[in-house]
Amino acid sequence: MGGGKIGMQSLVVVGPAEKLAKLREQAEQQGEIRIIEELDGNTEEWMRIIRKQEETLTMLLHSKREYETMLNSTHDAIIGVNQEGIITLFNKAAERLIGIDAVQVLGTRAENSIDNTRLHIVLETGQPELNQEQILPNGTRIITNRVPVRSETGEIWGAVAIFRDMTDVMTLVEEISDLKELKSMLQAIIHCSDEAISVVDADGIGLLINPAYTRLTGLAPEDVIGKPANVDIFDQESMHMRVLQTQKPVRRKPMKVGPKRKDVIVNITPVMVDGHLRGSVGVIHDVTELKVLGEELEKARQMIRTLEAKYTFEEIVGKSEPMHIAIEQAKTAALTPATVLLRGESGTGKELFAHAIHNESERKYNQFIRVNCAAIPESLLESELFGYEAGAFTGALRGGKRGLFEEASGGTIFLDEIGDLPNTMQVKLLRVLQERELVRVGGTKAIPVDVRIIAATHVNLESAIRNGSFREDLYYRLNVVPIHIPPLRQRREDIHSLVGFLLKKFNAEYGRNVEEIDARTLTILQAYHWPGNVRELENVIGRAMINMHYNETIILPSHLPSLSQQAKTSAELTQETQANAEGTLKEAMDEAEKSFIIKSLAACKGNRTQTAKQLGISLRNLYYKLEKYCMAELEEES
Ligand SMILES: Nc1ncnc2c1ncn2[C@@H]1O[C@H](COP(=O)(O)OP(=O)(O)OP(=O)(O)O)[C@@H](O)[C@H]1O
Repeated sequence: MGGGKIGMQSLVVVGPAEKLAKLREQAEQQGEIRIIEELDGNTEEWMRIIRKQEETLTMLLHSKREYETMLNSTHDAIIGVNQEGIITLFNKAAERLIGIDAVQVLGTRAENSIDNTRLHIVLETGQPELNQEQILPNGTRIITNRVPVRSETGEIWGAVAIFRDMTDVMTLVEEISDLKELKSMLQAIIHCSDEAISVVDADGIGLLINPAYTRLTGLAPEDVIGKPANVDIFDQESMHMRVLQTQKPVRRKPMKVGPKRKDVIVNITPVMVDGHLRGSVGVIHDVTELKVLGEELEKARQMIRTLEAKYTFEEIVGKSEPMHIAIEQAKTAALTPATVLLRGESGTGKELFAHAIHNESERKYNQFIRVNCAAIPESLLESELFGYEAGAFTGALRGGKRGLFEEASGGTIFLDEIGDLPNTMQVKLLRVLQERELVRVGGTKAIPVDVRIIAATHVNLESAIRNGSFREDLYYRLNVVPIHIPPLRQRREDIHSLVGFLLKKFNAEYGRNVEEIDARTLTILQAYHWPGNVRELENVIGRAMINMHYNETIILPSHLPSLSQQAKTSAELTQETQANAEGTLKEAMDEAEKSFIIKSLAACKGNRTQTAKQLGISLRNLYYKLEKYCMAELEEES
């Protein structure tokens, strides 16, 4: 019989004396049990002690369970060895990590059962080995602490290794360093972005802005970060707050921001993480530059289009008196906003004059649009000129379309062949001229128009009025500054300089080197009656150059065979006419009279009373002569 102590606990063992003696011996050898008392045969006392010892045993078992459960449920692997290096502890995590069951290694020497263990070395040295990295044979990367277990007196009782799998940790470390890298990259991107960026948290408190934001809004980080975004740069309800409340993004919202009220496009997106609102990110795109670029592009476009009005007065050849008058009238008209009506036969240069007037006017940097009223089908003319609203007719563009009048806004519209304008269009044009506004096809809204009108016609409008094909009221609206461009046969002295001009032009176009026109050829040209005017002269010279060999440099009569033939006929005719002396004199006198009247009219700026006075004839007589020489339509300059 005997009693003993394990740690702080007492243990009473009852049994046959022999067995007890053996147990005592073992216990004493292991140093675990110390005999503290011996009792005589007092049964009651024995029973009390036994009960007490049973309770203690139960508690011990309980503690052991707790201890085992704890050791087995920890994530860290634990291996313990006793003084002899025998494995006494091998928890579940150790089984998992090393891949060996505890029963296989418990009771064996650690260095025999576990590869690369250093527990026996720790036992030997008594030195702890902390935070040691090690790769297990199965490739698992671990970090381990090996420490000696000492008694209260410092004696080494054993050693313990506690280690854990670092694979997850290393993965986490790698992920964290990736995240750090990503964060630095994002910061760099945000920092050097030209888009103004701002970030707020879920409560609308400013978290981040970039330098572009400061440049655009004038707000420094200290004005924004940590401050509520309840009133923002737009002096309105904060867009960030709206996004946080609705949790819906704001896309492409045009706004004006900053002290300079710059035009911007705002995009704000809520930031959701796992379904939870974490804040919002705003990106503001400054479109001021784009707008300026757009405007410059538009200007460039307009200039290109203006270049379509390619001729200037310098390119109008003609020093003859009637041509000089027409050019001077056109130059004067160019400086006013007045409507110009160019009259003259086909090919006399009406379009050339229209270009030159536009290019001399203050509208020269804006559009010059030519509309050939005779060439556009009547069904299309109205929508082409005045545009149409959406859905005005089948096939109309969805957003409607601006008409040529709107396109020419700020510039000039050249209405060529106005004499061929259909009657219905004449009414509409009259309205534009009177009201300076138009209504698109299918629309109701009056759109103001700021367009200078130059009209041209080869038709005798006065007789068109008489036969009812042209409206008189429109005629008066158009006939503000009428300019009569004389036919070529009335200014034969211009033919030589026109030929020189055309030679240069075609030499450049065809890569030729034709220098002059033979005197006989010029006589033929001057004798011809030129029904097609300068356009016809252009064709004749062009054809002549094609007929010439490359080494020929002078245009001879043989280069214009058809014309030589006609000229001959007309020369013969002239000879015949010359036989009739009366007729020739009359013609010469008429020609002289007409040219004298034109000069006087030009000197008096078209004022008939003054012209009549200067000519010394009655006003009535002047009107008669103007009618006779088809100059009745010439009007006084305004
Ligand atoms: N005075 C001029 N100097 C140089 N070229 C001229 C002159 N007059 C006309 N031309 C040229 O003659 C051609 C016909 O001129 P333009 O088209 O201006 O005539 P138009 O009177 O408008 O003819 P249409 O009535 O048939 O439209 C053009 O190539 C033009 O450049």
